[in-house]
Amino acid sequence: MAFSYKNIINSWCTPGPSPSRLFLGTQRPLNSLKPNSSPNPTNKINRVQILNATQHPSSYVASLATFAILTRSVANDVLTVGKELRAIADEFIPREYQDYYLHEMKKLLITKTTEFTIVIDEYQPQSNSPDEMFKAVETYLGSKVNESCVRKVSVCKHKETLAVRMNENEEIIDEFDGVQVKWRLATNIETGDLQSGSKRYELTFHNRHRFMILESYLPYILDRANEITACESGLKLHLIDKGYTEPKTIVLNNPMTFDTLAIEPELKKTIVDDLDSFKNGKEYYRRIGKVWKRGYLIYGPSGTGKSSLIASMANYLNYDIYDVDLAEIDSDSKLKSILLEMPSKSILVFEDIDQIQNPTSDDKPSRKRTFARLLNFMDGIWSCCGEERIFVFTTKCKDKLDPTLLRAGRMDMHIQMSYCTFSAFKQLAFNYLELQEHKLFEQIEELLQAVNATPADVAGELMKCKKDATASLEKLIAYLEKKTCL
Ligand SMILES: Nc1ncnc2c1ncn2[C@@H]1O[C@H](COP(=O)(O)OP(=O)(O)OP(=O)(O)O)[C@@H](O)[C@H]1O
Repeated sequence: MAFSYKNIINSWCTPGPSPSRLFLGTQRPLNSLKPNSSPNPTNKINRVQILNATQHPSSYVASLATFAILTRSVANDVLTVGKELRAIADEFIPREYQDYYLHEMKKLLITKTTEFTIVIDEYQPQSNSPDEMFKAVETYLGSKVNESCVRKVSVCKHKETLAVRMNENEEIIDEFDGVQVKWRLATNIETGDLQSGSKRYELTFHNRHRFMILESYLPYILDRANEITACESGLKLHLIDKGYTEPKTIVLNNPMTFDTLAIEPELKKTIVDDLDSFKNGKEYYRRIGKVWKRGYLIYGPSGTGKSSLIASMANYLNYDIYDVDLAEIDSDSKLKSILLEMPSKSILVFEDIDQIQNPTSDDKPSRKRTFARLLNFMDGIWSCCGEERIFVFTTKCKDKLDPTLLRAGRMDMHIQMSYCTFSAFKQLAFNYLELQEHKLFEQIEELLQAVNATPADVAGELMKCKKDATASLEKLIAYLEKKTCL
């Protein structure tokens, strides 16, 4: 081949095998974080490293901001490289070829970096715990691959739950804000830095979207992963109201359990035993020919812990709660479809049932009909659809309820939630102040016998001075003494 500057320039500009890459999360001091690009135009990798983000995902977001700045500096670097190319051209390239050289080099800088890849490794060097960003990506992509037919379902190392994950070397196309990105899962990466058998996600997208990816897409993945994790692990509360087409679902975040619920210990034991025998009663219900369901009526004044008891039941049984607002369900067909769609292992809650049963004159007459249909459902032919379901009705005034609702089979157990007793107070003092004994307890016991204070009232007082137990108890005493004067 004849000597030609054009040939030499073309050979410099032949695209290389690797796209530009960013490595997320390596452990280098912050002041050493700078793009590793070289003025040499044949350098094919812009390797930018950032400080390892700490364990919490939010710090990742902060790091990503740093990251974006660093990435911008890569772009600035390209300008610097442009100036250096001009200097090289002036020095080494004959004037008539300089424009061609610069044109080809510009093309190279633009076209060779059209693809940008972010690499997210499972482990950072010298770290035994999996990387937070890696875990978030794994969770997020797991939710994306569910529709595909052949899928590996594995016990996820980090979460100890069954989880659907990408297959090795599989690629997934995702779209965010109209931008397409490609994810690839690489395994057994041959890098001295990485632990053997560890995994790596590679995120590839068009170079021009990298700021958006760093500033919006990756933080979005962290948020989504948090949501997915909460949904996977948490109990759910489904709210069913007027516009019912599908229940609104939120994660049940009520930490109340039978350990923290402040009620008389004998009552607690009775309820827990009853739930146990229900949960383990599949064979029993089958043998006696009864539908596997149970109805509880929980009654008592406001603030005595009716909702807290329902949350404790859900947490204990690991059942989802369906909170049905009967007042808003104005047609029989709606009620039927709601009740038929309830899955097993669910608690259906109908609050303040007395208000449904005894509508005021302003209420629609259809409400009374809805209530009658509900009763029929509970022991009629409809009740045979679905099993392992618990019905909970609450009321502040048991006396106002129609006795037909209370009969056995509809309400298997009546639970009275009472004003705060001394033993309930001790539970609250332990919950809120970590106190088991105190010299002021005796005085509080006497006061609780003399006045009606709900556990909610007592809890409210105990929370006022969380850091000073004695001051908290004194506030409670002052509150109770004030009540005795009323
Ligand atoms: N028995 C209890 N044990 C522990 N905490 C309680 C108890 N009762 C009430 N509390 C506290 O008071 C708050 C309100 O109680 P909760 O909503 O369970 O009462 P409720 O009887 O359902 O009231 P309402 O009838 O007004 O809905 C709870 O979030 C909890 O912090």
